Amino acid sequence: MSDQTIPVIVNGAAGKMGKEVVKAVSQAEDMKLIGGVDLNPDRNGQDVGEVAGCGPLEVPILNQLESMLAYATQERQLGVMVDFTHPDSVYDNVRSAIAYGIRPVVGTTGLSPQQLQELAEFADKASTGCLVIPNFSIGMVLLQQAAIQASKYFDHVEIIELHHDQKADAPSGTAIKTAQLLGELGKSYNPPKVNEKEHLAGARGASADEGIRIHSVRLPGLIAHQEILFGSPGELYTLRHDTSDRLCYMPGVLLAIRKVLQLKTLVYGLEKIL
Ligand SMILES: NC(=O)C1=CN([C@@H]2O[C@H](COP(=O)(O)OP(=O)(O)OC[C@H]3O[C@@H](n4cnc5c(N)ncnc54)[C@H](OP(=O)(O)O)[C@@H]3O)[C@@H](O)[C@H]2O)C=CC1
Ligand SMILES: O=C(O)C1=N[C@H](C(=O)O)C[C@H](O)C1
Repeated sequence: MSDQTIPVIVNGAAGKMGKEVVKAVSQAEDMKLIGGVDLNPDRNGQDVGEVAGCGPLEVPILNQLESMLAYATQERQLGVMVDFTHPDSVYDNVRSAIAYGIRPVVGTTGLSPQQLQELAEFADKASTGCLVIPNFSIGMVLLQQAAIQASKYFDHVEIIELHHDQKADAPSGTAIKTAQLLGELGKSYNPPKVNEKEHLAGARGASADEGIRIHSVRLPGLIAHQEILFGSPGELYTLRHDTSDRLCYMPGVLLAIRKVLQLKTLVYGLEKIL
């Protein structure tokens, strides 16, 4: 194996996304999977490839992120931590990785704007690249770009995001990012037409940037889906993205692992590195 291969840790290695990342990284010629991290004590010491279902890779899962980060610093090349864990732990995980000089590629959603700001300052001070990507699929970037075009002509827009029922956070990181992208265009949306009253709290969804509403659906049978509905008198323009397999995120994850090594600050969004 070349000396130039990128050492990669997968945090959340036994999760739905973590397993896909283990498979993708272990097949990438310019990367070297050096470890997985997962909190479940039953997984400690297990082979990360066996857990991911791709056969033994002779790479262990540990329960302790700090031990794995310390191990990664022994590598000759700069290391990367890919994080697909939980909204409650992602902030601390990223801080720890940066403290060890390991570059974070963060797929986990649920970071608050304040947490994101703090992590950006922390990465800046350490001159360490960090990528926070709420959605790694190319199709979603294209959907967002189409929405930016449409928003020049439509003043009314609402977002519906639909996910599997194991999802911990709502609204999705993708829907929040989509609303931010539309909100950055210097206009506000959905001027009120009537004096509206919600008879059931939440009926009109969450209020995001510049008056944009986000509605979250959680059901078994779904993976990850988003609709952006633009309305104007006499017409409705709908943009929709559907995930049918988590494989769709892997090209974006591998790209982010390569790109994060060239950065010295935190960058938020896949569109910024394409
Ligand atoms: N950016 C993107 O493109 C995408 C982002 N996501 C996001 O990624 C995150 C994970 O999603 P998903 O894989 O579906 O979730 P899963 O629940 O399937 O996987 C999360 C894994 O992380 C483990 N875990 C939880 N906390 C920690 C921690 N502190 N340290 C190490 N491991 C931990 C869990 O272990 P245990 O089960 O034992 O608790 C589990 O194995 C979510 O925030 C989701 O929104 C998902 C898909 C795409
Ligand atoms: O939890 C998921 O599954 C997903 N989470 C991300 C989000 O919150 O936007 C990305 C994608 O929607 C899948």
